[in-house]
Amino acid sequence: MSEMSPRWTQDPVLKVENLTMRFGGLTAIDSLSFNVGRGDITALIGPNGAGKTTVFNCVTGFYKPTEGRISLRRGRGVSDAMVDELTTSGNQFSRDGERSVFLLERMSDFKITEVAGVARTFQNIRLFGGMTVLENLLVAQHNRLMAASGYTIFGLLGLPGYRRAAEAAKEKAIFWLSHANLLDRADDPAADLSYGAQRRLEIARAMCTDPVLLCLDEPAAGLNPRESADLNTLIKYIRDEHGVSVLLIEHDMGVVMEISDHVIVLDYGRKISDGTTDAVRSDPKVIAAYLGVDDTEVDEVENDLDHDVAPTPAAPANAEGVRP
Ligand SMILES: Nc1ncnc2c1ncn2[C@@H]1O[C@H](COP(=O)(O)OP(=O)(O)OP(=O)(O)O)[C@@H](O)[C@H]1O
Repeated sequence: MSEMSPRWTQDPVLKVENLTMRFGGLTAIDSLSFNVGRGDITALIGPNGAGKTTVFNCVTGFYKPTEGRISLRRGRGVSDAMVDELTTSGNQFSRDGERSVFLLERMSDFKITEVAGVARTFQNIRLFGGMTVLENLLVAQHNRLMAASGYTIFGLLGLPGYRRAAEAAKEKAIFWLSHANLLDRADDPAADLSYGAQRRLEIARAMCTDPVLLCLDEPAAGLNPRESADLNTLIKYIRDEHGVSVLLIEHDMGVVMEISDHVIVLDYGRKISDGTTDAVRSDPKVIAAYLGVDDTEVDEVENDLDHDVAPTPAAPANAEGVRP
């Protein structure tokens, strides 16, 4: 990727503009703007309470933003003019041949998943624990199956379209089970899986909805190093072989620095850094935020870094990734 024209400026799949989210008197997100490049793994990082989950909740329709525009752009080369036209039209989405734009702040969470193609996982795993691993993946495709049935009993019983859709749903479930390394656990209750396996199952379930953008909320939380390595392999596979763009919140800096193409850093609801992993990990503002020092002390931190860390600028700002 050329340093001069990163994908996130050239061809964003998601553009968040001037996003503000207030809860009563608390401004959790303050006029935040950032892009997610098509086909990139983008990490949203920042200390606890920085606003990462709130951003996710706005993008996926769990919260209605107080202000701001969130455009999802399917197909290469969607112009800002097309997004502006949609904004003034008052509609939720528009299509121009292969290209379409969705204004997510105008859509329900259900439509954001089903129509715009944004899938997510949660900080606290939300699987159907009593259902088998396979059933969890079939349930994820329920809406598509019902549409294929024409929402009628005759459709369910006899329409060839429904039979084909049911077959395709099974194939897709098995495909993602095998790529999540869970095929041998297909018939076990989801609750019996290890924590790491449950995280991979959540991702497999999200992939069964054929997203263009996959949002992962702390996918590496609580994983051991082996599980974390398996997770990295799965996320990179999704980007490399399926061209799906990934937006993730993650505290584990090992994971962030290994798999991300682009990192956005939040602190107190504002963006303090935005760039490649190399640019962000040597940014004094990021180091200061993670160390919990005052803005006025950034120069001091920078000076310290010049003395202490300059010989190895590639060292992560905080290898453990968790604010002290
Ligand atoms: N529904 C809500 N009502 C009131 N305040 C909220 C709500 N959701 C989030 N907040 C507040 O917004 C701020 C940002 O919270 P958020 O959970 O987005 O941060 P975060 O960066 O995801 O933190 P963490 O890393 O701890 O998960 C916090 O001060 C939080 O208390």
